[in-house]
Amino acid sequence: MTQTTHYFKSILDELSRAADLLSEEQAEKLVKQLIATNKIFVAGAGRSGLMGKSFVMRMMHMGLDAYVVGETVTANLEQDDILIIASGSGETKSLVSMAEKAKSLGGKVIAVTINADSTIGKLADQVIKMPGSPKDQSENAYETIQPMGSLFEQTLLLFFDAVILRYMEKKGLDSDTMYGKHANLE
Ligand SMILES: O=C([C@H](O)CO)[C@H](O)[C@H](O)COP(=O)(O)O
Repeated sequence: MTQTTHYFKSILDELSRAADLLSEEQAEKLVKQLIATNKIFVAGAGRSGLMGKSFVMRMMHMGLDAYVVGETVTANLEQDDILIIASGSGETKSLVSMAEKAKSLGGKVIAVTINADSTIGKLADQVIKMPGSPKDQSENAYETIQPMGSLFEQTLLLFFDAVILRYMEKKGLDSDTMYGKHANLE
């Protein structure tokens, strides 16, 4: 086994441990909200934002009215729409302002974060707690061999993909129906 392959397996072990720490109840609540809500917005900065984008893409494939905040073509948030903020630290400044704005418009904020006690966690109507180490690892005891927020960002991607599978199960969707909505001008 090469060193890189060894690292790959260590990352998988970390992700496997992370799965055991996720809350089924919080995940199920999110799926129910996706079913009940009119419009869904997802925001995140940097790599956390990239994971959010991939979630929005799949929601679009499932026929949901979902948007990436900050993209050029995005709808307006209205009363009772949901804003999902993916932030490991829960302290990213632009996202704090966004949470405040969404709440002032009557939206519901869902924070997906490591830190429920963060500014965004406290502003949120609902927190989905992720395990892992935030960008600033100095005050976090969670063990990972990975740098910065990598474990959080990977956990986010897999969590969102698991939520997609649960939604598909509930709605009887499959890959074929979803490919029907996939970009065909690629
Ligand atoms: O891009 C990021 C960085 O590479 C950390 O691993 C972060 O996702 C970005 O800085 C946003 O941070 P959080 O809001 O704390 O997730």
